Parts: sequence; C-alpha cells; structure tokens
Amino acid sequence: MTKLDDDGRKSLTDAGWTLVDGRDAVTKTYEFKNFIEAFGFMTKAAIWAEKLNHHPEWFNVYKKVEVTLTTHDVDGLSELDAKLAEKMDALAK
Ligand SMILES: C[C@H](O)[C@H](O)[C@H]1CNC2=NC(N)=NC(=O)C2=N1
Repeated sequence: MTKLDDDGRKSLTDAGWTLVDGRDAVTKTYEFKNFIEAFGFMTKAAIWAEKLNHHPEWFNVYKKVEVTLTTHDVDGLSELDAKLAEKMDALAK
C-alpha cells in the first residue's frame, strides 16, 4: 500500500476533512440530531470498517462523533482513508 497522492488529499479537504497538525491524518466532526442517530452512524460505519479492514479512530460524546483517519501500515494517509472517508460522508447524510 502507498501513501495517498496530492489529488486524493485535495479531494478529502474539498469534502470537509481537515489535515491534522503534526500527523499525516485527517479529521472531521459529525454532529447528528441525537445520540441514537450518532450511534446508528457509528454502527453502520463499523460494519464498513470491518469490510474494508480499515478502522477509524473516533470519539463520541452524545450526538457528536469526532473521526480521525490514517493508515498505520503506511504511517500516514492512504487510499483506504479516502475510501472510508467517502463511505462515512455518505452514511452521515
Ligand atoms: C492486520 C490488519 O490487516 C491491519 O492491522 C489493519 C487493520 N485496520 C487498520 N486500520 C487502520 N486505520 N490502519 C491500518 O493500517 C490498519 N491495518
């Protein structure tokens, strides 16, 4: 697996993901209507994460879910982060 190229990084930031300081990773905070919506999103995202064998770092408080994506295997962003980000954005709609 290789690191995500510049076009891939631009697509992520265009989609509202923010590059993390001091780390090759992106982050986004989703806010839902309530805890059930937030947890429903996490449940669906978890199934996709297993399917892709690529797992988010995330933190949930009530209706907010903070997600950070990076690939430990390449010590930075990879195509898998782009794929999971796209999936999560679709699930959060
Ligand atoms: C052995 C297994 O395939 C790896 O540990 C997978 C699992 N999930 C993963 N998730 C993430 N975010 N990065 C990885 O490098 C990664 N590697």
